[in-house]
This record gives sequence, C-alpha cells and structure tokens, in this order.
Amino acid sequence: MAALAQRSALPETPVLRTVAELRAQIGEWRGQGETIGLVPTMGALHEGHLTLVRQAKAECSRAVATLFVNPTQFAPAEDFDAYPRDEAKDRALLATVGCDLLFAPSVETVYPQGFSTTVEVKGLTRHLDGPFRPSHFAGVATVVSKLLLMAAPARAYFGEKDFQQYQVIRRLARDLDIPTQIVGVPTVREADGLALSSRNRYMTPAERQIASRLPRLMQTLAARLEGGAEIEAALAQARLELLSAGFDRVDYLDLADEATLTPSVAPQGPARLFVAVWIGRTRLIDNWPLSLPEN
Ligand SMILES: Nc1ncnc2c1ncn2[C@@H]1O[C@H](COP(=O)(O)OP(=O)(O)OP(=O)(O)O)[C@@H](O)[C@H]1O
Ligand SMILES: CC(C)(CO)[C@@H](O)C(=O)[O-]
Ligand code: BAL
Repeated sequence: MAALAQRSALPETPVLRTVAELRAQIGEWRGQGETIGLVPTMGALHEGHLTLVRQAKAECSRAVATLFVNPTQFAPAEDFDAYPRDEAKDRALLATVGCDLLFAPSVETVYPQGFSTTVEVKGLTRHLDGPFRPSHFAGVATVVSKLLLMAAPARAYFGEKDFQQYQVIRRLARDLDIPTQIVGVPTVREADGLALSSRNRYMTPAERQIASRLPRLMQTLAARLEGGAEIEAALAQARLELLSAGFDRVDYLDLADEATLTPSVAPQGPARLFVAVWIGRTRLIDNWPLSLPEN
C-alpha cells in the first residue's frame, strides 16, 4: 500500500492524445519563441530514452516525448501484443528528467479509417535489418514522418542503438523537406556493455548472462579488425563464436559503410559492425563504430 501511495504521488509529465491538442500546445510555445525537441518512443522507458530527453531538454527549451507502439512496424508474427506497456510509469520517469509533454495518441488517431499512405526509404533499408523485417522500416518511416509533421519540432532525437533506423529517418527528413534537425545520440549501455533496450526484459536471468557476452565478443572482433585482421575471415569466426557463446541464431553480423549501410569488406568511408542475434524469444541488435587501418 505504501509503495502504491508513493507511486501515485509522483509527479507525471502531462499527456495529450489528439493532434489538435498537440498542435495547439506546441503553437503556443512557438509563439513565445520556444524551441521544441521531440523524442519519439514506444514506451517502456529506460535510461536510453531518458538520455534522449535530457539532451532534448539541454538543446531546446521544451522537450516533448511521444509514446506510440506503432502496429505497422511489427510483422504479424512479431511481439506487438507482448510489447511492454506502462504509461503511468513512463510519465513518472519523464517527469524526473523535466520532459514538458507526452503525446500518446491512439491507433485510430494515427491511422484513421481509410489511411492509405506509406513512406518508404529505399537503399538504406536493403541490407542489415531490412531483409529480416520486410515491412518494418516502411512502418517506422511512415509513423516518424507523421510525428515530425504533427509536432514540427526544431530537433528530433534518435538513438544510435537503432543506427539503421536513425539513418532512414535522416534520409526521409531530407527527402521530404521536413525542416527538423535529426540528432543521433550514442548508445547507452549497461555496466557489462549490453545496450539498454525495452526488449531486454524478455530475457530470463540465464539468457541475460549469455547476452552479456555479445558486447565482449564484439569488442574482441573490433580489436581484431582494427589490428588489421582479414575482414571476411574475422566476421566468419565471430559468427561461430556467437553461436558457441549460447546465442540461438545470428541474423547477421556485418561490417557496413555508415553512409550506405551496405555490407562491405572494403568500406570506403566510416564503417561500423552491425549485429542482430536471437536468444530465446529475444532479438538483440547493436552496432559499434570502427577505426579500420588504412589499406
Ligand atoms: N540504449 C539506448 N541508447 C540510446 N538510445 C536508445 C537506446 N535504446 C533505445 N534508444 C532509442 O530510443 C528511441 C525509442 O526506442 P524504443 O522505444 O524502440 O526503445 P528500445 O529500447 O529501442 O526498444 P526495443 O526493445 O523495442 O528496440 C529510439 O530512438 C531508440 O534508438
Ligand atoms: C522511432 C519509433 C518511435 C517509431 O515508432 C520506434 O521505431 C522506436 O521506438 O525506435
Ligand atoms: N527500437 C526499434 C523499434 C522496433 O524494433 O520496432
């Protein structure tokens, strides 16, 4: 009882549910010369999300978070129904970092009867997560385009944990002349290096132990590549090491050009390691920047 009473006494960030209300509030702030920083999320907030909000708050006078578990970015067999939802807890967490407003629309508000437009970013979605989640990035690009048009923020903040998503969003904003600066925020990690993710809570303690080997194996691989190891052989060895470490499946482990997100064993510019692995019912993705030796 005491814990319940304490929780309901916590301040919560105010919430709006309709586009008209959101525009009215943001219009009022902009009329007063304020700048808006937008942080789109699917809720189940953790320190990664809060870091995005802190940065929005540091760089803009108002931070607005959105909470929408977007059905169109989940394939039918994916975890839309199981995705963790706790809006009251999210609002309390947002209040701790000074978030000014939460926009949490219903599915009907975002996709009213007759909705028939899709934003699709080609090229950048061809590799890495694209082939494994065929309709995912169109769902993300469509909903993020809508959120940027609804809120018209000066800046919008996205985590580099979802690096391909971040690049897709930068491209759609540029291609559609959406005048929002898209800001990438470095990945926030647990003490053992595992990237924070709302889906981490799906793991059992035993699976979580195995997951802690992902950042260690990737650091070892990065050191080998930065030391001049042959790229294809080092990637093949690391894929086997992931399976030996207890991961059930490796969707991909690739080195790809940051700008094109095309896997390459001879990247032309800045490159990253990208990985997606399964452990039980949990799919983990992550990426690491690399400084490869000059050829
Ligand atoms: N560890 C993290 N560090 C920095 N940003 C993050 C981190 N985790 C998520 N984000 C960012 O927060 C935003 C909202 O992401 P989302 O709500 O999907 O959370 P998530 O933890 O990535 O969840 P999921 O498990 O669904 O991938 C995205 O821009 C995402 O990249
Ligand atoms: C950007 C986003 C909020 C769009 O639904 C989602 O893909 C996420 O949380 O990363
Ligand atoms: N954080 C990316 C959202 C998704 O996996 O659907």
